[in-house]
Amino acid sequence: MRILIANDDGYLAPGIAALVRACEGLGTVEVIAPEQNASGTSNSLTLHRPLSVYTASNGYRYVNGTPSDCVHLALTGLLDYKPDLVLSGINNGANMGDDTLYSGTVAAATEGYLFGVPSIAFSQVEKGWGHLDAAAAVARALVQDVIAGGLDRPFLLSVNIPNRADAAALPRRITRLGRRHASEATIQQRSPRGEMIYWIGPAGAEREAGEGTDFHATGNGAVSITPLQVDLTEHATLDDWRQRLQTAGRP
Ligand SMILES: Nc1nc2c(ncn2[C@@H]2O[C@H](COP(=O)(O)O)[C@@H](O)[C@H]2O)c(=O)[nH]1
Repeated sequence: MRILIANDDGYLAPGIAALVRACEGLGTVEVIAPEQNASGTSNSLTLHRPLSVYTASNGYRYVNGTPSDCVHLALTGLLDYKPDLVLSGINNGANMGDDTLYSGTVAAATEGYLFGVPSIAFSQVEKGWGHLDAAAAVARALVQDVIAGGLDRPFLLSVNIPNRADAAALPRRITRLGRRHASEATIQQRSPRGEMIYWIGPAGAEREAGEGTDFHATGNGAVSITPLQVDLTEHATLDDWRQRLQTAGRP
C-alpha cells in the first residue's frame, strides 16, 4: 500500500504530521505538501512560474506552490509510481458546504481523484487543532476501512471531524454538502501608508444544515463523510436550456 499525503496548511502544520502518524503501519507514506499555508486556493495550479521541490529533515517534501501543485507534480513525474491512495489534511478548520469549492485541502484530494486515485480529504470542524489525535484516530480507522473495502475504483471523500476527545467513538454519517450564507463583509482598513487594504471576511453561517447534510452531522455528534464528484454540469437543466435557446431561432 503506497499512500501520498498532502495538505493546504503547509508541510509544517500539526495536521499533516498527525495524518502521517495515523497511517503508520498501513503502508509506505510519501509527504508532498505546500511550503506555506495555502488555505482557500482551491484547485489552482501554478502555471506562470516554475515550482521548486525541497526536502525537510524529516523527509517530507515541500513545494513553493498550491496543494493541487503538490499532488499534480507527484502524479506527473515526481513519483516513479502511482500511489494507491491520496490523503489530504488534517485541515485546521471545516470544509463543509460551500467551503468545499474554495478548499485547498479538498483540492489536493480532488487532484488525486482526477488522476484516478482513491482520495480522501480530512478536516477538523474547529480551527486550533483541538483533539487532533482523536481526529487522527478517525482518519486511521477510515483509511483501514477503505483499504479493506478495496481500492479498485477511484473515489473522492471529504471528511469533517468534530474537535472532540471521543471523535473516534462517534458515529459516521454519509452526508451531502450543506450550504452557507454568503461570506461576511470584506474588512476594509487603511494601511500605515494611507492606502486602503481589504481582508476577506469570515465564512458565512450555515444556511442549509438540515438532516443529511455535513453541517447537521457534525453539529449532532457525528463524523461527516461526503462523497464528492467533479462533474459540475447542471444535468437537470440541459433540456430546458436546449429548448430556451432553440426558441431564440438561432442554430
Ligand atoms: N470567506 C471565508 N472563508 C473561510 C475563512 N476561513 C475558512 N474559510 C473557508 O473554509 C475553507 C477552509 O478550507 P482550506 O482547506 O482551504 O483551509 C476555505 O477554503 C474557505 O472556503 C474566512 O476567514 N473567510
